[in-house]
Amino acid sequence: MSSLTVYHQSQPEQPEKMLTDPADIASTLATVGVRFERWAANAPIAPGASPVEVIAAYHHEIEKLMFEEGYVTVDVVSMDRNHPQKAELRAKFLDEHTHGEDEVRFFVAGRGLFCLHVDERVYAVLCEKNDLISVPAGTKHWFDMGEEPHFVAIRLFNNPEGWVAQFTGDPIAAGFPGLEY
Ligand SMILES: CSCCC(=O)/C(O)=C/O
Ligand SMILES: [Fe+2]
Ligand code: NI
Repeated sequence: MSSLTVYHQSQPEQPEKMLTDPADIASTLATVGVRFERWAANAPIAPGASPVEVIAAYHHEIEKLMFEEGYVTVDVVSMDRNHPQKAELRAKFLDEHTHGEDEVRFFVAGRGLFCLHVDERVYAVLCEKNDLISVPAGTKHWFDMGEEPHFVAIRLFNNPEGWVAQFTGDPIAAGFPGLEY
């Protein structure tokens, strides 16, 4: 089940709020400019499907987002426990960073934990299959896929280069709960 846990940045052991109703998650995230929606990721994706196959399966959803928001680039991140770079990629995304553009992710399988650091609060969003999240450009955040990752996420970008990040150098992520099973 998707969830949102809100913390003060100084108290990672004591959440201020935990929400599981998608409407409550969406309205709370909207207060910090984040779009959160439940879509229907019902197109069948075979295990090991290529990015081209995933994009073809979801081309209607992708075209809608591109048309509405002007995104120009799309890619697919597909992770499972056998991915040869799972530890390296986990460490990269776990480092707090920002992007110069919105972070738009549509989860079509599995799950992952986005932690958004806005002012003095951390919004930990457990995203699952069917979740669309769009985090405004410049928002400090990190992402945990866990030790045994399993997710397929479609990423949309409004720059032709795709994924570009600026790391903040803040070790805050290490003090917060990661993705649990
Ligand atoms: C869920 S897609 C992989 C993670 C990613 O692209 C990112 O920028 C995390 O912050
Ligand atoms: Fe990111
Ligand atoms: Ni079609």
